[in-house]
Formats: sequence, structure tokens, C-alpha cells
Amino acid sequence: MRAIEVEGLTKVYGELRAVDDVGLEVAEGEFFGILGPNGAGKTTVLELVEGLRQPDAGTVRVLGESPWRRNRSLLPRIGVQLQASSFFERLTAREQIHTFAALYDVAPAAADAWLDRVGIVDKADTRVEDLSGGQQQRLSIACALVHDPQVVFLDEPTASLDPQARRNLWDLLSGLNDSGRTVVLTTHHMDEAEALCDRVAIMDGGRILQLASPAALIQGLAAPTRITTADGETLETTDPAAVLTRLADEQRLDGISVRTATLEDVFLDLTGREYRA
Ligand SMILES: Nc1ncnc2c1ncn2[C@@H]1O[C@H](COP(=O)(O)OP(=O)(O)OP(=O)(O)O)[C@@H](O)[C@H]1O
Repeated sequence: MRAIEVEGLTKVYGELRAVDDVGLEVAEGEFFGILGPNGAGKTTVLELVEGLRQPDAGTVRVLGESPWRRNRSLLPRIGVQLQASSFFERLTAREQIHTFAALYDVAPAAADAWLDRVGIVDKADTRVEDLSGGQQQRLSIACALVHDPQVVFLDEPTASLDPQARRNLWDLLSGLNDSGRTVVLTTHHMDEAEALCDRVAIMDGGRILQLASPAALIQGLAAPTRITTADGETLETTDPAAVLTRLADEQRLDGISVRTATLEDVFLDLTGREYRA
């Protein structure tokens, strides 16, 4: 069963084809990433799939149903991370998540557990406008997850998190996915996509340039490994084991750094330009 099926998806703003003939499928239980620089069209794809925007062309099915126009039977089965600006004003973090929980008949205690899971339980009595950007972001993720949806959509969920909170969120999302939830996120962090996603769609200019697992995308490049020694010599090789053995024989292993290809190299190869997140 497919969690998401998208065909020929297009959204036009004036002259700009923000999303241009996008097709993709996400399997149930998959961790799927939409990756690309600012303005690539990631958020627009996500909003079209969530049913928040109407496509100009193409079809979207989520759990077998069309999300547009507001499909009430689908809403309890999907979780959508809200932008911070969409909070109810003047509510505390706890009141905020309890409100969401009540909409889905979730018990308040279960909602409180989500504040704990995203690491802001100590801010439960703080009004949302007094939370930091990263704390608001964590609250918005907790609100998206509070009803235990089958499919979770997250738009750049780690954008304003510090490194520790970012890692904690990675663990939380991996855990959700391990328990069978489908997770779809957008990110402009290549390392995040590489660490988390089963497959990624690399987008630029409204189009999907490549769609595969991070490992397959990187292997497809056949890019050399770069080994830099402590004295600054850089060796490019497709046989790193042999080069490392030679450096070991020459007692030059101390202080070396080894760099294999990454998704950034894939982006460079696809577009001919450096990736700028
Ligand atoms: N409501 C709108 N009206 C006009 N243009 C829009 C609108 N929404 C998005 N766009 C344009 O569509 C393009 C894609 O925007 P989108 O927000 O989907 O990109 P993104 O990949 O999510 O970027 P970012 O990483 O900056 O969030 C951009 O050029 C943006 O300016």
C-alpha cells in the first residue's frame, strides 16, 4: 500500500512554476525526504500533498484519498507540523497542546507526555509567544504528533534547533518511523536527509532532479574518496583501502581526514552549482 501517490503535480504563481510536473510515491512506513535549496518548491509540494493548497494540475492521494478540498476523514490520520505563527495566541505550551489533543479526543496526560518527548516539559506553563524559536518549533512538532497519526509531515523541522535538540528530534522521528509511521520531511540539510531518510527527492526549480536512497544517489556518482594527510597532501582515489594501507606502511595515518562523496556532491553533479542551504 502506498501512503502517498503524486502524479503530474503543478503549481503556478504568475510566471513562476513553483512546482512543475512532480511525481512521487511514498510507501507506508517509509521515511521520505524532500531536499533542496531555498525556493526549490519543497514547501509547496508538501502543502499540496497535505491538502492545504489546490494544485493547478496533477493528482495527489494520501492513504488512498484525495486531500483536496479538506478531507475530514483523512485529517485524523495525518499530522502536519504547523508554522509557529499558527499557534493560538496567549495560550501556554500546555494549553496549546491540550487544545490540539481535545480536537482528536486525546487525553491531556498523553498530550503532556509529548511535551516531555520533545524536551519542553519545563516550559509547559510558558505562553507560546514567550518561547524561543526552537522551543516553538518543538511545540509545533508535538502538536502535529499528539494524535498519533499514520503519516507525519514536517516542514524543515530542525531549522531553528540547536545541535543537541536536532539530534534528539532525529531520534524521536526515527523511533516513530521504526514503529511503522510514515514520515515525510523537507529539509535543506543534506546530512539530515542522509542520516534519516530511506529515500530522498532532490528538488530544484520546482522539479525533482533525482529520487532514490541517499546511498544509491551517492554510489551513482562514482566520485573518488579524498584523503588528506596531516602534512596537507590530498589524495583522490577510488580504492581508499589501498591508499590507507600505503599510508599506514609509511606511518602517516595520524591526523588524516577521509572524505567520501555526500549528497552535496550529488547536488553539484545534478545542477553544476554548489549547494547552498
Ligand atoms: N503564495 C505564493 N505566491 C507567489 N509565489 C510563491 C508563493 N509561495 C511560494 N512561492 C514561490 O514559489 C517558489 C517555491 O517556494 P517554496 O516555499 O515551495 O520553496 P522551498 O523549497 O520550500 O524553499 P525554502 O527552503 O526557502 O522554504 C519560491 O520561488 C517562492 O517564492
